[in-house]
Parts: sequence; C-alpha cells; structure tokens
Amino acid sequence: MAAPAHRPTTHQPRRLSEAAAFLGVAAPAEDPELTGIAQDSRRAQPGDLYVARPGEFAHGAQFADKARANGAVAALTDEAGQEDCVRAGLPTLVVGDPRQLLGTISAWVYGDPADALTLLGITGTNGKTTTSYLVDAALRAAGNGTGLIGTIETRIGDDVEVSARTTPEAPDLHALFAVMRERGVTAATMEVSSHALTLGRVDGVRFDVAGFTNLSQDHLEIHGDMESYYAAKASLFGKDRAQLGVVNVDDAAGALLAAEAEIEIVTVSPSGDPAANWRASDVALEPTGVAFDVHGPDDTRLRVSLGIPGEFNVANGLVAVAMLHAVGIDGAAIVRGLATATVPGRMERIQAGQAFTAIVDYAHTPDAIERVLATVRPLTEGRVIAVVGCGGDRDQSKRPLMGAAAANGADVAVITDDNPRSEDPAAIRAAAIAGAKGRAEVVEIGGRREAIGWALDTARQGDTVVVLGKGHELGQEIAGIVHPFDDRQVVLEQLRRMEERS
Ligand SMILES: CC(=O)N[C@H]1[C@@H](OP(=O)(O)OP(=O)(O)OC[C@H]2O[C@@H](n3ccc(=O)[nH]c3=O)[C@H](O)[C@@H]2O)O[C@H](CO)[C@@H](O)[C@@H]1O[C@H](C)C(=O)N[C@@H](C)C(=O)N[C@H](CCC(=O)O)C(=O)O
Ligand SMILES: Nc1ncnc2c1ncn2[C@@H]1O[C@H](COP(=O)(O)OP(=O)(O)OP(=O)(O)O)[C@@H](O)[C@H]1O
Ligand SMILES: N[C@H](CCC[C@H](N)C(=O)O)C(=O)O
Ligand SMILES: [Mg+2]
Repeated sequence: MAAPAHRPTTHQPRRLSEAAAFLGVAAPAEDPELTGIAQDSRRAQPGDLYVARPGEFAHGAQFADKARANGAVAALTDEAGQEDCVRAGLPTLVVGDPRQLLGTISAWVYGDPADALTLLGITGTNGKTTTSYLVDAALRAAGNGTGLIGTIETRIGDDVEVSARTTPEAPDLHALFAVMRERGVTAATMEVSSHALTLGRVDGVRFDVAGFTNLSQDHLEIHGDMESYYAAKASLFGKDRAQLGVVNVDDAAGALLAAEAEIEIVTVSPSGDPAANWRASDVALEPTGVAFDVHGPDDTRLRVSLGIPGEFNVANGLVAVAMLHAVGIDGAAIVRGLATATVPGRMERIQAGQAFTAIVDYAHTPDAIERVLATVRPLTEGRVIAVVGCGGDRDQSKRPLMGAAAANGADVAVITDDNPRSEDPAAIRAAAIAGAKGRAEVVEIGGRREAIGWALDTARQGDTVVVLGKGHELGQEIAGIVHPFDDRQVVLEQLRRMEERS
C-alpha cells in the first residue's frame, strides 16, 4: 500500500473561485478554501480539490463520494463527471479535459513549489534510477538538502519512503515539491518515465536540466511503436519542459535527440567521441565497480570511481557528471559523491562465503540483459548462469528478445516468472523460451524461488549466477496479489542453506 499523500502545511490556501478564474470557467456559489489536490479518492485529504478524470478502467467521478468522505471540499471534472460530483455534494468546476490541466492546476494550488528548487530530471529506457542516485549523492556531497523521486524510493532530506511509481501523478508530485520547499530542500532529482511524459504527470514542471541515458525496446504496450516511445522521451527536451539537456550521443536515439532538440544540448560520449562535450576514457572495469577519466569543457578533467560495476555505468556516470556541472556543482564534490553512491538491487553482490559469485540486478529489457551479461562474462572464470523472467501486462514483444539476450549472453539460462500479474505465467515463459536460442542451455522453472535455488545449486567454483529483473523489488505480483518476495533475501537464504549442508 502506498504511503499517505504528502501535504505541505505552510503554503497560502486558495479559494475555489480563484481556481475557476485561473481556469477561466464558471464558479459555483459555494467557495471553499482549497489546501491540496488529489486525483485519486483513496489519497484525498481534508481541504482537497478532487480532480475526477476519466481513466483506463473508470471515471474518477464514480469515486467522488469517497473523495468527499476523505475530506475533499470541491471537484474539478468534465461534463461526463459533473452529475456524480454534484450528487456527491462537491461544488464542481467543469472543464473539457481535466487530465490535461492536472499538472498546471496542481502547481497552482501549491504556489508553484518547483520554482523554489533546482530540479534535475532523468529519462531513458535504462539507467534512470542509477543516474538519479549518482546525481543525488553528489548534490548532497556539495552540501545541498536534497529530494529524490523515483522507482525505488522517495526521499525528502533524510525522510525515506518506498515509491509506488517511478514518477508520481502530478498532484502528488507538486505536493512533494511543496513539502520539499518547506523543509529546506534546495535541489531535487527525479526519474521521468515515458508513462509520465505521455500521461502528463510532469506537466507544470520545468527542469533546470534534463538528462537522457538511452532508448531501447520497452513499454510498447503503452507507446505502440519505437517512434512514439522516442517521441515521449524526447518531449522532455522541449522549451517548456527543460532549460538544458544532457544527452548520451553514443546511443542512436540520443544522437537524434541532440540533433533535433529545441533546447540547448550538452552531449556526453562514454566511448570518448571527440565531438562530444563530455567524454570518458581510461575505463577500468572491476568486479566491484568501474573507474574512468572524464574530459569536459574548459579543460575539466576528473577521475571518477563508481561502486557499481558495468561498462554501462560509465554512461550513467557521465550523464550525472554533466548534469551536476550544469547546475554548478564543483568537480571535487562530484567525485566524492559518485564514489559513495550505492543503488539497491543494481549489480548487487550477495555473499555468504560461497565459492562462486551471486549478483542480483534489475535488468528487465533485452538491452539491459545483454549489457549485464557482457559485464559479468569477462569477470567469470567458469559459467554464467542467468535467471530471467518477463513481466506480465507489459510489452509482449520484448519477451523473445529477453530470452535471446539471456541465451546469447549466458551459459545456462533459467527462464522463470517475474510479476506475471494478470497473465498466465506459463504462456509468458513460453514466449521468452521461443526466442531463447543461443549458446546457453535453456532450463524452464516456473516458481521463482525454485528457479533461484536451482541456479545456485548448479553453480560451481568460479561460476557467476545473475538473478535478473527484480532488483530492489519486494514482491511478486501474481493474479492481482503481491506476494512478499525479495531476490536478495531469497539468494541469501539459499546460500546459507547450502553452506549448512556442506
Ligand atoms: C497507465 C497508468 O499508469 N495507469 C494508472 C492509472 O490508471 P488510469 O489513469 O487509467 O485510472 P483508472 O484506474 O481508470 O481510474 C480513473 C481515475 O479514477 C481514480 N480512482 C480509481 C479508483 C478508485 O478507487 N478511486 C479513484 O479515485 C484514479 O486515480 C483515476 O484518477 O491509475 C490507476 C489507479 O489510479 C493505476 O493503477 C494505473 O497504474 C498502472 C496500473 C501502472 O502501474 N502504471 C505503471 C505501468 C506505470 O505508470 N509505470 C511507469 C513507468 C515504469 C518504468 O519506469 O518503467 C511509472 O512511472 O511508474
Ligand atoms: N545506461 C544503461 N544502459 C543499459 N542498461 C543499463 C544502464 N543502466 C542500467 N542498466 C541496466 O538496467 C537496469 C535498470 O537500471 P535502472 O534501475 O537504473 O534503470 P531505470 O531506467 O530506472 O529502470 P525503470 O524504468 O524500470 O525504473 C540495471 O539493473 C542494469 O541492468
Ligand atoms: N518499471 C518497470 C519495471 C519492470 C520490472 C519487472 N520486474 C517487471 O515486472 O516486468 C515496469 O513497471 O514495467
Ligand atoms: Mg527507475
């Protein structure tokens, strides 16, 4: 269950009549004071304006009575929702498309709190969470009170809670900014998912700097094709969305974006393309991390060390460095911050005295699986054993590609379940196995615990077991129920059992 919605306490409340004037619509006779805003009845709080909008499954107006019971004092809806909101006893404003106004009105209710923060946003298929942790660590090293919003957790200064989404809906987002503002946060870093860009979750936000890591196949269930997926990501680099962009031009979509974006773009090249503004060189890949030289504008030269292995993390690190430089963080703080950053469930080694390496990672796209396996291969004397599953109710066309990436990169590919959600797990596995043609022996084991157990039992001295796809996740969603499940814990327990047996 998501944590209760944040609400600032020191902002100037608004009146419903002011909201009507702001939106240019008729004001009802009743004119309550508005202290907050919600688009989900379950998260509504006393004094809220409830925005009742149509969605994929329902119209929010169906829940207007629940929003009122939770304390909402007024509604903003469309014509279709008007009757239900009025019947629920809420003075109601009617607009053409409430979803489209959600960001603007949320920012307005809290007095544009994002304006008080230095805001850094990161998009891309893979690497958003990792890059955001690197950026946040360096902002803190430079003495900032920071906020962090993303897949794993939401942080306001030292307060941390588990996130429900990568990018929250606009009312929650602006409330978070407002709480950050009143708690003295000066810089906030956030992941901007393609869902968020498509669904207007960051409307009303203008980033000081936006970063782009890469684009590869994912989420075609919402975007339809790669062109639309690219367009969603690229929209973060529009004039009203960001002041400056930092783009990885080693990535083909990044190169396109750098060429066509309407805002100023700073380019980064992890492979060291001399034409890029920021370049990496002298990369040292270690089992526990990666180090590289950074060459930037004005003869900037830094030696950066990350405690997260993987050549792909050079790209994340370089994007982070250029974003930090863009908001005025000095090189020493950048180096200090990046050296201390850790990201839960990303290339995380699990150790219980075993004679082989065990790693939990969040790779859940074909590209990420390929890169992670390419990272562990040269660090492994023996076999690479990969445990992989594909999520249900998500892009179906990535499943055979994930199977192929596992079969090409590993010696043994154990195809298992990863959040089947509403789908038949066996059918999902079959789709992955259909593509799993390559060097690896392919083994199908449905239950994830059994699959992990088998992989660890099979491993011998010098092998590496990589358990992919869930990283930091704490549950396995099967048929609408989230069962507690933590890959890191499951691996550790199994390793300890093996230790006891030996
Ligand atoms: C595409 C999407 O994000 N859909 C989310 C959305 O659905 P929806 O807008 O169509 O809403 P709906 O369920 O039809 O309901 C309509 C309206 O009624 C409201 N409502 C609904 C039920 C209720 O009891 N009370 C209530 O007020 C809803 O808040 C909404 O305003 O609102 C639903 C409930 O409010 C969410 O469960 C649902 O999340 C989906 C399932 C989800 O999980 N989205 C994921 C994929 C997502 O957003 N992921 C991205 C990217 C991840 C990545 O980085 O790869 C993310 O940013 O996290
Ligand atoms: N720059 C990168 N290029 C390719 N793969 C990467 C990169 N960075 C990380 N990965 C892989 O992708 C996985 C997810 O990384 P991370 O959580 O940082 O990405 P994300 O974009 O936040 O993902 P999500 O959209 O699911 O939140 C990592 O565990 C790793 O396997
Ligand atoms: N943000 C991604 C995470 C996927 C993680 C994987 N465990 C899965 O369930 O597919 C999504 O919601 O599609
Ligand atoms: Mg993420």
